[in-house]
Amino acid sequence: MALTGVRVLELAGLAPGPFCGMILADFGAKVIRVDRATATFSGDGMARGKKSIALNLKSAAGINVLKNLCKQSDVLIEPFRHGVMENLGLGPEVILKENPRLIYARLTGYGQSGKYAQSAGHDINYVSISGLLSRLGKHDENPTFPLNLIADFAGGSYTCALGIVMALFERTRSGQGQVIDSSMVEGASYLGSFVWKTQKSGLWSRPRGENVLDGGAPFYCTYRTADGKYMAVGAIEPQFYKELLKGLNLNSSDLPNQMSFSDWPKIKDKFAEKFLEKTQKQWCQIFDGTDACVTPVLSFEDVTMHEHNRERGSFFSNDEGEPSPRPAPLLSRTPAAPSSSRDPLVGEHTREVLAEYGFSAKEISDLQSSGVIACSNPKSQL
Ligand SMILES: C[C@H](CCC[C@@H](C)[C@H]1CC[C@H]2[C@@H]3[C@H](O)C[C@@H]4C[C@H](O)CC[C@]4(C)[C@H]3C[C@H](O)[C@]12C)C(=O)SCCNC(=O)CCNC(=O)[C@H](O)C(C)(C)COP(=O)(O)OP(=O)(O)OC[C@H]1O[C@@H](n2cnc3c(N)ncnc32)[C@H](O)[C@@H]1OP(=O)(O)O
Repeated sequence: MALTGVRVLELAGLAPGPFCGMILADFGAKVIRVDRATATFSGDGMARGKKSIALNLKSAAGINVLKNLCKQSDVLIEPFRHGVMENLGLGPEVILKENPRLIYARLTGYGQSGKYAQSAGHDINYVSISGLLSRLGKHDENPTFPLNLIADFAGGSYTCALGIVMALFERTRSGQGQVIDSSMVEGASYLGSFVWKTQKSGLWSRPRGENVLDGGAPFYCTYRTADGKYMAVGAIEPQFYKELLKGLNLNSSDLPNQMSFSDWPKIKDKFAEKFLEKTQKQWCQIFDGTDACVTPVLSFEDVTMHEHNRERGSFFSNDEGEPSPRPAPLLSRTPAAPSSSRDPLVGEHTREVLAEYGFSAKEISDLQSSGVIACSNPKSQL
Protein backbone atom coordinates (compact mmCIF):
# COMPACT_ATOMS: atom_id res chain seq x y z
CA MET A 1 0.00 0.00 0.00
CA ALA A 2 1.07 3.56 -0.66
CA LEU A 3 1.71 4.45 2.99
CA THR A 4 3.22 1.16 4.15
CA GLY A 5 6.01 1.83 6.63
CA VAL A 6 4.65 5.19 7.79
CA ARG A 7 4.19 5.33 11.56
CA VAL A 8 1.43 7.62 12.80
CA LEU A 9 0.44 8.66 16.31
CA GLU A 10 -3.09 10.01 16.55
CA LEU A 11 -4.01 11.70 19.81
CA ALA A 12 -7.65 10.80 20.41
CA GLY A 13 -10.10 13.54 19.51
CA LEU A 14 -13.54 14.06 18.03
CA ALA A 15 -14.49 13.33 14.42
CA PRO A 16 -11.87 15.06 12.20
CA GLY A 17 -8.70 13.55 13.73
CA PRO A 18 -10.13 10.02 13.71
CA PHE A 19 -11.08 10.22 10.03
CA CYS A 20 -7.68 11.65 9.13
CA GLY A 21 -6.05 8.73 10.96
CA MET A 22 -8.36 6.25 9.28
CA ILE A 23 -7.51 7.54 5.81
CA LEU A 24 -3.82 7.03 6.53
CA ALA A 25 -4.49 3.56 8.01
CA ASP A 26 -6.63 2.52 5.04
CA PHE A 27 -3.74 3.37 2.73
CA GLY A 28 -1.24 1.35 4.74
CA ALA A 29 0.13 3.52 7.55
CA LYS A 30 0.52 2.01 11.00
CA VAL A 31 -1.76 4.24 13.07
CA ILE A 32 -1.68 4.20 16.85
CA ARG A 33 -4.45 6.07 18.60
CA VAL A 34 -3.40 7.50 21.95
CA ASP A 35 -6.39 7.34 24.30
CA ARG A 36 -6.75 8.65 27.81
CA ALA A 37 -5.74 6.12 30.48
CA THR A 38 -9.01 6.82 32.27
CA ALA A 39 -11.22 6.28 29.21
CA THR A 40 -13.53 3.29 29.43
CA PHE A 41 -14.73 3.50 25.85
CA SER A 42 -13.76 5.33 22.70
CA GLY A 43 -15.95 7.77 20.79
CA ASP A 44 -13.87 7.06 17.68
CA GLY A 45 -16.31 5.72 15.12
CA MET A 46 -13.54 5.68 12.53
CA ALA A 47 -10.94 3.46 14.15
CA ARG A 48 -10.56 1.01 11.28
CA GLY A 49 -7.11 -0.49 11.12
CA LYS A 50 -5.82 1.41 14.15
CA LYS A 51 -4.24 0.21 17.37
CA SER A 52 -5.00 1.83 20.70
CA ILE A 53 -2.74 2.64 23.59
CA ALA A 54 -4.06 4.30 26.74
CA LEU A 55 -1.75 6.87 28.26
CA ASN A 56 -2.07 9.50 30.97
CA LEU A 57 -0.62 12.67 29.52
CA LYS A 58 -1.22 14.52 32.77
CA SER A 59 1.79 12.72 34.29
CA ALA A 60 5.47 13.35 33.67
CA ALA A 61 6.02 9.68 32.92
CA GLY A 62 3.16 9.71 30.41
CA ILE A 63 4.68 12.72 28.66
CA ASN A 64 7.98 10.87 28.44
CA VAL A 65 6.29 7.84 26.94
CA LEU A 66 4.69 10.00 24.27
CA LYS A 67 7.98 11.77 23.56
CA ASN A 68 9.62 8.40 23.14
CA LEU A 69 6.92 7.29 20.68
CA CYS A 70 7.24 10.58 18.78
CA LYS A 71 10.97 10.02 18.37
CA GLN A 72 10.23 6.82 16.48
CA SER A 73 7.26 8.03 14.45
CA ASP A 74 6.76 9.81 11.15
CA VAL A 75 3.53 11.65 11.91
CA LEU A 76 1.79 13.04 14.97
CA ILE A 77 -1.84 14.16 14.67
CA GLU A 78 -3.01 16.38 17.52
CA PRO A 79 -6.64 17.55 17.64
CA PHE A 80 -6.70 19.91 20.61
CA ARG A 81 -7.27 23.63 20.63
CA HIS A 82 -4.14 25.76 20.44
CA GLY A 83 -2.07 25.77 23.61
CA VAL A 84 -3.02 22.33 24.94
CA MET A 85 0.10 20.61 23.57
CA GLU A 86 2.32 23.50 24.69
CA ASN A 87 0.85 23.30 28.21
CA LEU A 88 1.69 19.61 28.30
CA GLY A 89 5.29 20.37 27.25
CA LEU A 90 4.62 18.59 23.96
CA GLY A 91 4.64 21.61 21.64
CA PRO A 92 6.26 21.33 18.22
CA GLU A 93 9.45 23.14 19.17
CA VAL A 94 10.10 20.50 21.86
CA ILE A 95 9.06 17.47 19.84
CA LEU A 96 10.68 18.46 16.55
CA LYS A 97 13.96 19.12 18.34
CA GLU A 98 13.92 15.48 19.42
CA ASN A 99 12.77 14.19 16.03
CA PRO A 100 13.36 16.74 13.26
CA ARG A 101 11.87 14.31 10.70
CA LEU A 102 8.46 14.26 12.38
CA ILE A 103 5.41 15.66 10.59
CA TYR A 104 3.56 17.42 13.39
CA ALA A 105 -0.04 17.81 12.21
CA ARG A 106 -2.26 20.18 14.19
CA LEU A 107 -5.87 19.64 13.21
CA THR A 108 -8.00 22.34 14.79
CA GLY A 109 -11.07 24.41 14.06
CA TYR A 110 -9.62 27.89 14.09
CA GLY A 111 -5.91 27.24 13.56
CA GLN A 112 -2.94 28.06 15.75
CA SER A 113 -3.39 31.84 15.79
CA GLY A 114 -6.09 34.46 15.58
CA LYS A 115 -8.81 35.65 17.93
CA TYR A 116 -10.62 32.29 18.06
CA ALA A 117 -7.56 30.00 18.29
CA GLN A 118 -8.39 28.98 21.82
CA SER A 119 -12.18 28.91 21.53
CA ALA A 120 -14.25 25.77 21.50
CA GLY A 121 -16.20 25.07 18.33
CA HIS A 122 -17.68 22.47 16.05
CA ASP A 123 -18.19 21.98 12.34
CA ILE A 124 -21.15 24.38 12.09
CA ASN A 125 -19.08 27.19 13.63
CA TYR A 126 -16.15 26.62 11.30
CA VAL A 127 -18.37 26.53 8.21
CA SER A 128 -20.06 29.73 9.35
CA ILE A 129 -16.75 31.54 9.78
CA SER A 130 -15.57 30.27 6.38
CA GLY A 131 -18.44 32.14 4.69
CA LEU A 132 -19.73 28.98 3.03
CA LEU A 133 -22.68 28.53 5.36
CA SER A 134 -24.16 31.81 4.13
CA ARG A 135 -24.43 30.21 0.69
CA LEU A 136 -26.13 26.99 1.74
CA GLY A 137 -29.86 26.56 2.00
CA LYS A 138 -33.10 27.79 0.58
CA HIS A 139 -34.00 31.39 -0.05
CA ASP A 140 -35.72 33.06 2.89
CA GLU A 141 -34.88 30.16 5.18
CA ASN A 142 -32.08 29.80 7.69
CA PRO A 143 -28.79 28.56 6.25
CA THR A 144 -28.62 24.76 6.29
CA PHE A 145 -25.52 22.63 6.63
CA PRO A 146 -24.76 19.29 5.02
CA LEU A 147 -24.31 17.27 8.24
CA ASN A 148 -20.84 17.93 9.66
CA LEU A 149 -19.16 17.02 6.40
CA ILE A 150 -17.72 20.29 5.14
CA ALA A 151 -15.44 21.47 7.95
CA ASP A 152 -14.89 18.31 9.97
CA PHE A 153 -14.20 15.88 7.19
CA ALA A 154 -13.51 17.70 3.92
CA GLY A 155 -11.91 20.88 5.23
CA GLY A 156 -10.45 19.05 8.25
CA SER A 157 -9.60 15.37 7.85
CA TYR A 158 -9.01 15.32 4.11
CA THR A 159 -7.09 18.57 3.98
CA CYS A 160 -4.94 17.50 6.89
CA ALA A 161 -4.29 14.08 5.34
CA LEU A 162 -3.25 15.80 2.12
CA GLY A 163 -0.93 18.08 4.09
CA ILE A 164 0.61 15.05 5.80
CA VAL A 165 1.18 13.23 2.53
CA MET A 166 2.68 16.37 0.95
CA ALA A 167 4.96 16.85 3.94
CA LEU A 168 6.03 13.20 3.79
CA PHE A 169 6.78 13.63 0.08
CA GLU A 170 8.77 16.79 0.70
CA ARG A 171 10.69 15.01 3.48
CA THR A 172 12.07 12.55 0.94
CA ARG A 173 14.01 15.52 -0.52
CA SER A 174 14.84 17.59 2.56
CA GLY A 175 15.00 14.94 5.25
CA GLN A 176 13.06 17.43 7.42
CA GLY A 177 9.70 17.21 9.11
CA GLN A 178 7.45 20.23 9.58
CA VAL A 179 4.43 21.56 11.42
CA ILE A 180 1.04 21.48 9.69
CA ASP A 181 -1.43 24.11 10.88
CA SER A 182 -4.64 22.59 9.54
CA SER A 183 -7.55 24.89 10.34
CA MET A 184 -11.01 23.60 9.47
CA VAL A 185 -12.19 27.15 8.78
CA GLU A 186 -9.46 27.55 6.19
CA GLY A 187 -9.86 24.01 4.87
CA ALA A 188 -13.57 24.66 4.37
CA SER A 189 -12.89 28.03 2.77
CA TYR A 190 -10.34 26.51 0.42
CA LEU A 191 -12.82 23.84 -0.50
CA GLY A 192 -15.09 26.71 -1.50
CA SER A 193 -12.53 28.14 -3.94
CA PHE A 194 -14.86 27.45 -6.86
CA VAL A 195 -17.46 29.73 -5.34
CA TRP A 196 -14.88 32.41 -4.66
CA LYS A 197 -13.21 32.19 -8.04
CA THR A 198 -16.48 32.31 -9.98
CA GLN A 199 -17.93 35.34 -8.22
CA LYS A 200 -17.82 37.44 -11.38
CA SER A 201 -19.35 34.76 -13.58
CA GLY A 202 -22.92 35.46 -12.53
CA LEU A 203 -23.27 31.95 -11.09
CA TRP A 204 -23.96 33.35 -7.62
CA SER A 205 -25.44 36.74 -8.40
CA ARG A 206 -28.89 35.91 -7.04
CA PRO A 207 -29.84 35.41 -3.36
CA ARG A 208 -29.08 32.11 -1.60
CA GLY A 209 -31.15 29.26 -3.00
CA GLU A 210 -31.98 31.00 -6.27
CA ASN A 211 -28.90 30.21 -8.33
CA VAL A 212 -28.05 27.42 -10.75
CA LEU A 213 -26.12 25.24 -8.31
CA ASP A 214 -27.73 26.03 -4.96
CA GLY A 215 -31.19 24.64 -5.59
CA GLY A 216 -32.66 27.55 -7.48
CA ALA A 217 -32.69 25.94 -10.90
CA PRO A 218 -35.37 23.39 -11.81
CA PHE A 219 -32.77 21.34 -13.65
CA TYR A 220 -30.41 21.08 -10.64
CA CYS A 221 -32.39 19.91 -7.63
CA THR A 222 -34.30 16.99 -6.18
CA TYR A 223 -37.88 15.86 -6.76
CA ARG A 224 -40.20 13.65 -4.77
CA THR A 225 -41.55 10.52 -6.45
CA ALA A 226 -44.89 8.70 -6.17
CA ASP A 227 -43.51 6.33 -3.52
CA GLY A 228 -42.15 9.12 -1.31
CA LYS A 229 -38.58 8.71 -2.50
CA TYR A 230 -36.55 11.26 -4.44
CA MET A 231 -34.72 11.72 -7.73
CA ALA A 232 -31.69 13.98 -8.18
CA VAL A 233 -31.64 16.07 -11.34
CA GLY A 234 -28.43 17.63 -12.65
CA ALA A 235 -29.26 18.40 -16.29
CA ILE A 236 -27.32 21.63 -16.69
CA GLU A 237 -26.10 21.57 -20.28
CA PRO A 238 -28.76 22.13 -22.99
CA GLN A 239 -28.23 18.72 -24.58
CA PHE A 240 -28.75 17.00 -21.22
CA TYR A 241 -31.70 19.24 -20.39
CA LYS A 242 -33.27 18.07 -23.63
CA GLU A 243 -32.89 14.47 -22.46
CA LEU A 244 -34.51 15.38 -19.16
CA LEU A 245 -37.55 16.85 -20.90
CA LYS A 246 -37.75 13.77 -23.12
CA GLY A 247 -37.73 11.45 -20.09
CA LEU A 248 -40.40 13.55 -18.39
CA ASN A 249 -42.43 13.48 -21.58
CA LEU A 250 -42.46 17.27 -21.76
CA ASN A 251 -42.20 19.41 -24.84
CA SER A 252 -39.69 22.28 -24.73
CA SER A 253 -42.07 24.46 -26.75
CA ASP A 254 -44.61 24.21 -23.90
CA LEU A 255 -42.07 25.48 -21.37
CA PRO A 256 -40.23 28.76 -20.82
CA ASN A 257 -36.56 28.92 -21.77
CA GLN A 258 -34.25 26.80 -19.57
CA MET A 259 -32.27 29.85 -18.40
CA SER A 260 -35.21 32.15 -17.73
CA PHE A 261 -34.57 32.75 -14.00
CA SER A 262 -37.93 34.35 -13.39
CA ASP A 263 -39.69 31.26 -14.77
CA TRP A 264 -37.72 28.77 -12.69
CA PRO A 265 -40.34 28.43 -9.93
CA LYS A 266 -42.98 27.70 -12.58
CA ILE A 267 -40.80 25.10 -14.33
CA LYS A 268 -39.96 23.55 -10.99
CA ASP A 269 -43.63 23.11 -10.18
CA LYS A 270 -44.18 21.45 -13.54
CA PHE A 271 -41.27 19.04 -13.02
CA ALA A 272 -42.40 18.33 -9.45
CA GLU A 273 -45.87 17.43 -10.70
CA LYS A 274 -44.37 15.09 -13.29
CA PHE A 275 -42.01 13.33 -10.88
CA LEU A 276 -44.93 12.60 -8.56
CA GLU A 277 -46.53 10.50 -11.29
CA LYS A 278 -44.12 7.56 -11.03
CA THR A 279 -42.14 5.68 -8.42
CA GLN A 280 -38.40 6.02 -8.04
CA LYS A 281 -37.93 2.63 -9.65
CA GLN A 282 -40.02 3.62 -12.66
CA TRP A 283 -38.04 6.83 -13.10
CA CYS A 284 -34.82 4.86 -12.93
CA GLN A 285 -36.10 2.63 -15.72
CA ILE A 286 -36.75 5.71 -17.81
CA PHE A 287 -33.53 7.59 -17.09
CA ASP A 288 -30.94 4.85 -16.56
CA GLY A 289 -28.58 4.73 -19.51
CA THR A 290 -29.54 8.20 -20.78
CA ASP A 291 -27.59 11.45 -20.54
CA ALA A 292 -30.38 13.23 -18.70
CA CYS A 293 -28.27 13.30 -15.51
CA VAL A 294 -31.13 11.95 -13.41
CA THR A 295 -30.37 9.51 -10.62
CA PRO A 296 -32.16 8.04 -7.61
CA VAL A 297 -31.50 9.52 -4.18
CA LEU A 298 -30.44 6.27 -2.58
CA SER A 299 -30.84 5.47 1.09
CA PHE A 300 -27.97 3.86 3.00
CA GLU A 301 -29.99 0.62 2.81
CA ASP A 302 -30.22 0.79 -0.99
CA VAL A 303 -26.85 2.24 -1.84
CA THR A 304 -24.75 -0.89 -1.35
CA MET A 305 -27.10 -2.88 -3.58
CA HIS A 306 -27.14 -0.39 -6.42
CA GLU A 307 -25.87 -2.03 -9.58
CA HIS A 308 -23.21 0.56 -10.33
CA ASN A 309 -21.84 0.48 -6.79
CA ARG A 310 -21.91 -3.31 -6.74
CA GLU A 311 -20.09 -3.56 -10.07
CA ARG A 312 -17.28 -1.36 -8.77
CA GLY A 313 -17.20 -2.82 -5.26
CA SER A 314 -17.65 0.69 -3.90
CA PHE A 315 -18.77 -0.61 -0.51
CA PHE A 316 -17.49 -3.49 1.56
CA SER A 317 -18.43 -5.17 4.81
CA ASN A 318 -16.16 -5.82 7.77
CA ASP A 319 -15.97 -9.04 9.77
CA GLU A 320 -19.00 -7.94 11.75
CA GLY A 321 -21.04 -7.47 8.58
CA GLU A 322 -21.12 -3.67 8.82
CA PRO A 323 -20.98 -2.04 5.40
CA SER A 324 -18.95 1.09 4.73
CA PRO A 325 -17.48 2.88 1.72
CA ARG A 326 -14.30 1.52 0.21
CA PRO A 327 -11.41 4.00 0.58
CA ALA A 328 -11.12 6.43 -2.30
CA PRO A 329 -9.40 7.07 -4.61
CA LEU A 330 -8.42 3.76 -6.20
CA LEU A 331 -4.70 3.48 -6.77
CA SER A 332 -3.96 1.04 -9.59
CA ARG A 333 -0.80 -0.61 -8.22
CA THR A 334 -1.06 0.12 -4.52
CA PRO A 335 -4.73 0.36 -3.62
CA ALA A 336 -5.90 0.80 -0.06
CA ALA A 337 -6.62 -2.42 1.80
CA PRO A 338 -8.90 -1.43 4.67
CA SER A 339 -8.85 -3.69 7.68
CA SER A 340 -11.99 -5.73 8.19
CA SER A 341 -11.31 -6.38 11.89
CA ARG A 342 -13.36 -4.85 14.67
CA ASP A 343 -12.31 -1.49 16.10
CA PRO A 344 -9.73 -1.57 18.89
CA LEU A 345 -10.76 -1.28 22.51
CA VAL A 346 -9.21 1.56 24.47
CA GLY A 347 -5.74 0.42 25.50
CA GLU A 348 -6.04 -2.94 23.78
CA HIS A 349 -2.57 -2.64 22.27
CA THR A 350 -0.75 -0.67 24.97
CA ARG A 351 1.60 -3.51 25.87
CA GLU A 352 2.15 -4.66 22.30
CA VAL A 353 2.90 -1.16 21.00
CA LEU A 354 5.19 -0.16 23.85
CA ALA A 355 7.13 -3.41 23.48
CA GLU A 356 7.45 -2.75 19.75
CA TYR A 357 8.76 0.75 20.50
CA GLY A 358 11.48 -0.68 22.77
CA PHE A 359 9.98 -0.56 26.26
CA SER A 360 11.00 -3.52 28.43
CA ALA A 361 8.43 -5.77 30.11
CA LYS A 362 9.39 -4.30 33.48
CA GLU A 363 9.02 -0.73 32.29
CA ILE A 364 5.58 -1.56 30.92
CA SER A 365 4.50 -3.21 34.18
CA ASP A 366 5.78 -0.27 36.24
CA LEU A 367 3.94 2.20 34.00
CA GLN A 368 0.77 0.17 34.39
CA SER A 369 0.98 -0.17 38.16
CA SER A 370 1.54 3.58 38.53
CA GLY A 371 -1.51 4.33 36.34
CA VAL A 372 0.47 6.01 33.57
CA ILE A 373 -0.81 3.51 31.04
CA ALA A 374 -3.88 1.31 30.92
CA CYS A 375 -4.16 -2.01 29.18
CA SER A 376 -7.44 -3.59 28.29
CA ASN A 377 -7.89 -7.24 27.66
CA PRO A 378 -10.47 -7.96 24.95
CA LYS A 379 -11.30 -11.33 26.55
CA SER A 380 -12.37 -9.65 29.78
CA GLN A 381 -14.81 -7.51 27.79
CA LEU A 382 -16.66 -10.49 26.35
C1 LIG B 1 -19.88 18.09 15.13
C2 LIG B 1 -18.61 17.38 15.51
C3 LIG B 1 -18.66 16.79 16.87
C4 LIG B 1 -19.36 15.50 16.82
C5 LIG B 1 -18.98 14.62 17.96
C6 LIG B 1 -19.36 13.22 17.61
C7 LIG B 1 -18.48 12.78 16.44
C8 LIG B 1 -19.27 12.27 18.79
C9 LIG B 1 -20.00 12.75 20.06
C10 LIG B 1 -20.54 11.45 20.72
C11 LIG B 1 -19.92 10.33 19.93
C12 LIG B 1 -20.58 8.96 19.91
C13 LIG B 1 -20.67 8.40 21.31
O1 LIG B 1 -19.40 8.45 21.95
C14 LIG B 1 -21.24 6.96 21.29
C15 LIG B 1 -20.56 6.01 20.30
C16 LIG B 1 -19.21 5.49 20.77
C17 LIG B 1 -18.59 4.51 19.76
O2 LIG B 1 -17.33 4.06 20.24
C18 LIG B 1 -18.39 5.22 18.43
C19 LIG B 1 -19.73 5.67 17.93
C20 LIG B 1 -20.48 6.61 18.92
C21 LIG B 1 -21.90 6.74 18.36
C22 LIG B 1 -19.80 7.99 18.98
C23 LIG B 1 -19.66 8.57 17.58
C24 LIG B 1 -19.06 9.98 17.63
O3 LIG B 1 -17.73 9.96 18.05
C25 LIG B 1 -19.88 10.90 18.54
C26 LIG B 1 -21.29 11.05 17.95
C27 LIG B 1 -17.41 18.29 15.41
O4 LIG B 1 -17.48 19.36 14.94
S1 LIG B 1 -15.92 17.63 15.91
C28 LIG B 1 -14.77 18.96 15.73
C29 LIG B 1 -14.53 19.59 17.04
N1 LIG B 1 -13.49 20.56 16.99
C30 LIG B 1 -12.21 20.23 16.94
O5 LIG B 1 -11.82 19.10 16.93
C31 LIG B 1 -11.25 21.40 16.85
C32 LIG B 1 -10.03 21.28 17.73
N2 LIG B 1 -10.39 20.92 19.07
C33 LIG B 1 -11.01 21.71 19.91
O6 LIG B 1 -11.33 22.86 19.67
C34 LIG B 1 -11.32 21.08 21.28
O7 LIG B 1 -10.58 19.92 21.39
C35 LIG B 1 -12.80 20.79 21.48
C36 LIG B 1 -13.34 19.87 20.40
C37 LIG B 1 -13.63 22.08 21.50
C38 LIG B 1 -12.99 20.07 22.81
O8 LIG B 1 -12.57 20.92 23.84
P1 LIG B 1 -12.07 20.33 25.22
O9 LIG B 1 -12.05 21.43 26.20
O10 LIG B 1 -12.88 19.14 25.59
O11 LIG B 1 -10.63 19.77 24.83
P2 LIG B 1 -9.24 20.54 24.58
O12 LIG B 1 -9.31 21.96 24.96
O13 LIG B 1 -8.81 20.28 23.20
O14 LIG B 1 -8.27 19.85 25.61
C39 LIG B 1 -8.17 18.50 25.75
C40 LIG B 1 -7.80 18.22 27.21
O15 LIG B 1 -7.64 16.82 27.41
C41 LIG B 1 -6.32 16.57 27.88
N3 LIG B 1 -5.87 15.30 27.33
C42 LIG B 1 -5.84 14.93 26.05
N4 LIG B 1 -5.39 13.67 25.94
C43 LIG B 1 -5.10 13.25 27.18
C44 LIG B 1 -4.57 12.03 27.73
N5 LIG B 1 -4.26 11.01 26.95
N6 LIG B 1 -4.41 11.96 29.06
C45 LIG B 1 -4.73 13.01 29.87
N7 LIG B 1 -5.25 14.17 29.42
C46 LIG B 1 -5.42 14.28 28.09
C47 LIG B 1 -5.50 17.74 27.38
O16 LIG B 1 -4.31 17.88 28.08
C48 LIG B 1 -6.49 18.88 27.60
O17 LIG B 1 -6.48 19.18 28.99
P3 LIG B 1 -6.64 20.69 29.51
O18 LIG B 1 -8.05 21.08 29.23
O19 LIG B 1 -6.33 20.61 30.98
O20 LIG B 1 -5.65 21.52 28.74
